[in-house]
Amino acid sequence: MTALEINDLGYSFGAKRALDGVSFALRPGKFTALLGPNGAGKSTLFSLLTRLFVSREGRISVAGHDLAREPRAALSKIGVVFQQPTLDLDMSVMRNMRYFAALHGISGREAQARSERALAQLGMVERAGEKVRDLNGGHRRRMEIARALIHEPEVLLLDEPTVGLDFKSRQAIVDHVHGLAERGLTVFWATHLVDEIRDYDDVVVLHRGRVLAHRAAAKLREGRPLAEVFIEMTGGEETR
Ligand SMILES: Nc1ncnc2c1ncn2[C@@H]1O[C@H](COP(=O)(O)OP(=O)(O)OP(=O)(O)O)[C@@H](O)[C@H]1O
Repeated sequence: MTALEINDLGYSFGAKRALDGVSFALRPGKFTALLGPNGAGKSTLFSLLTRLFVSREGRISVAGHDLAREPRAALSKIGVVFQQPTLDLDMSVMRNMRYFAALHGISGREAQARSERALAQLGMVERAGEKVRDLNGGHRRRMEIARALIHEPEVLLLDEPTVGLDFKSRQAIVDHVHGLAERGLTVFWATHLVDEIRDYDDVVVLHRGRVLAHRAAAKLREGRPLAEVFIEMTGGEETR
């Protein structure tokens, strides 16, 4: 069973075709990058995967659950980190975690244990008592990723999670999330930054709402810089 499977998915904003005939399946326990220039349709796809938008065209299945027919079962298997941060700045890291655990019906010792486990996976345990407001941007992002793991999902979706961060913070997050995939989590990471992608990652190239390629990064670039191949495939333009 694949962790996430998308079949013939389409979506339009009025006359604007944002996604068209999108089909692919993620390999379990892999870091898959969704690589596309601005306007390619990455956020639209994430909105459909998280049911912020609903489409009548095509099918999405998460861990064997059809998202349209069994939304609760399917969504319970997904962890999401949106592009825009959604943290309560005046709560401590641990309180944020436990609050989010409660939203998933997890409380008491179980909430504490899961929070500690998730924070440990992102190297954030020693920050547990700090107010989110006092954290730098990179640590806030790591906290959000930890929070998205609290219900132990099978698939972690991240929509351009390193936007606005400096190089070092970006690298730390990229390293941590690759580590999660190495421990068996299926990761789907939207980006337009090729330096976040490693040769052994899978890549889905999205352009003008269509999938242009889906293969291992090493195979996609065939010895050339990935940036060069990406620009060649997409024309290097934004598509808004
Ligand atoms: N609410 C909307 N109304 C009309 N068109 C929209 C709307 N949202 C997105 N679009 C269009 O749909 C297409 C896909 O946009 P989307 O935001 O999904 O791309 P993206 O790959 O996520 O880009 P970015 O990297 O800038 O977030 C673009 O052409 C965009 O202009």
